[in-house]
Amino acid sequence: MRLTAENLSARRGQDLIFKGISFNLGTGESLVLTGRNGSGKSTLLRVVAGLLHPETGRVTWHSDAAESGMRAAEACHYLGHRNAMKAELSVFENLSFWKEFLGDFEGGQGVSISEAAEAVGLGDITHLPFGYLSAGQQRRMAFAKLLVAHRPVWILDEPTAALDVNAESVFTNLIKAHLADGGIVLAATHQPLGLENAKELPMTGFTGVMEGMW
Ligand SMILES: Nc1ncnc2c1ncn2[C@@H]1O[C@H](COP(=O)(O)OP(=O)(O)OP(=O)(O)O)[C@@H](O)[C@H]1O
Repeated sequence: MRLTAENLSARRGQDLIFKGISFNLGTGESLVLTGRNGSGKSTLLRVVAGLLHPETGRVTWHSDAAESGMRAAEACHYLGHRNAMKAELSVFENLSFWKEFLGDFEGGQGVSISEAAEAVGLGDITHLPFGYLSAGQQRRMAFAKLLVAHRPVWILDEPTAALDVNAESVFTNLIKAHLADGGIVLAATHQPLGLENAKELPMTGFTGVMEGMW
């Protein structure tokens, strides 16, 4: 399995945010995006997840089962800054929705709702409305979404924001387990995630610079 980005550039409004970004990630590999606020980390993650069109370049997914040069987005889970859960629905209902909506990608199977909640340390509160949970508990449950449906690629934007030390290590262990299972991880973070063998992509950004100037 391989995730390939070739010569990506992206625009937000009139500004080109980055250009010429290429990378190749294989089974068990991770790439951590670093850089100051506004340098384009979230923009790049959204391009890879298929939520934004790149200005140039493409992101493709290769595996024995995939058609050649398949769009990578279908192989990706995306955990953005927001948790993508309905406050008035219970945790169980939210996770059930995502499990059914996403389904499993080839080559793996998601775990049950209760197993996913247990894995993030919150097995006993799935009956509560999502909106009742603390900020850190909400983030943990958003992470549980990654576990209920199988996707080989995890795209994580500041996954450990609002988390206590225990949750950080829970997330790190879940990410390591995903990599050990042959998954791929692409993460933007200001805090080290504790992934020993991660590659780093420092983002410098072209924020505020018009295309004609560079
Ligand atoms: N819709 C938009 N229109 C114009 N500019 C935008 C738009 N969305 C984002 N930007 C700009 O794009 C740049 C990159 O933003 P992005 O969110 O990718 O940065 P980031 O590196 O993830 O930052 P942070 O570390 O603060 O999360 C920023 O300067 C931002 O103001």
